[in-house]
Amino acid sequence: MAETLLELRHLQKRFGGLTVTDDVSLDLKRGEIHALIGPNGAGKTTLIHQISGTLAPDSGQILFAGTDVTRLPMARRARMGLARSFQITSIIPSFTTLENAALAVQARHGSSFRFFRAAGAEAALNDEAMAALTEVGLERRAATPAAALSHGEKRQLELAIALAMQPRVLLLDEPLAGTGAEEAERLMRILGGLRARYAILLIEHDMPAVFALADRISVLAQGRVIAAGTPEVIRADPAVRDAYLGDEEA
Ligand SMILES: Nc1ncnc2c1ncn2[C@@H]1O[C@H](COP(=O)(O)OP(=O)(O)OP(=O)(O)O)[C@@H](O)[C@H]1O
Repeated sequence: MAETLLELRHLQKRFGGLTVTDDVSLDLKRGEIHALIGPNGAGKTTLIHQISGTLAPDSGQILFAGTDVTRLPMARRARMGLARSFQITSIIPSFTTLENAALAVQARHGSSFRFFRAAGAEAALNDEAMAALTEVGLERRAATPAAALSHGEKRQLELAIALAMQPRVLLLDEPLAGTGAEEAERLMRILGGLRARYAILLIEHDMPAVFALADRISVLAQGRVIAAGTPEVIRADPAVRDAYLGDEEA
């Protein structure tokens, strides 16, 4: 049985009178892609914020590899191996692809790098950064300024930046957003390749991609999990169709 790396227990979050997370329980195992889908405003992003630590739930628990992290700050969770992919805005355009990844490696090591001699530290940083770029197929773009990358390559770099944190859990908020068909296919291949070594919680609006990639899918509507299971189970669920039809009508 694969190790459960992330477990949400009865999470609850309200904004004034609006319940955006309503008794959400779900888990994520090593080696799986668990997709979180749902109509606009269902509460997917606020859930990711609570898992990564930018937003505190009102009640409920978040366990990472069995440890209660509900009240831990984001940086502590990230160091434990809970990485969120950052949006393209966190990429520094004038830095090369390698330098962008190296910054993330440096952030992970914090002050420990001061004990290395400067040249050795730089080589070690670059080696780790290069390994992250290789995992996402960007190694040949290492010396290219990030500004010159295509949109899809920038999304790959975002992934590399998350991987440079050496995470166990990856929280990905719409990694295919804004990509063309060819770029989306490449990113899907990359995500499929990462599956074995990580546990991936994936928010994605591209339904064909979700159904092709996910091992399990949880469907959120108005803050609640209304269905959870394999893609086959979700596809056949009438409540899921209702939730999406409702959204389209709106
Ligand atoms: N800081 C906030 N204060 C008040 N309401 C908020 C806040 N953040 C989000 N909301 C509301 O919470 C609900 C859930 O929003 P959320 O962004 O999590 O949905 P989502 O499923 O990620 O939607 P989308 O697919 O459009 O990104 C929405 O009704 C939104 O307006």
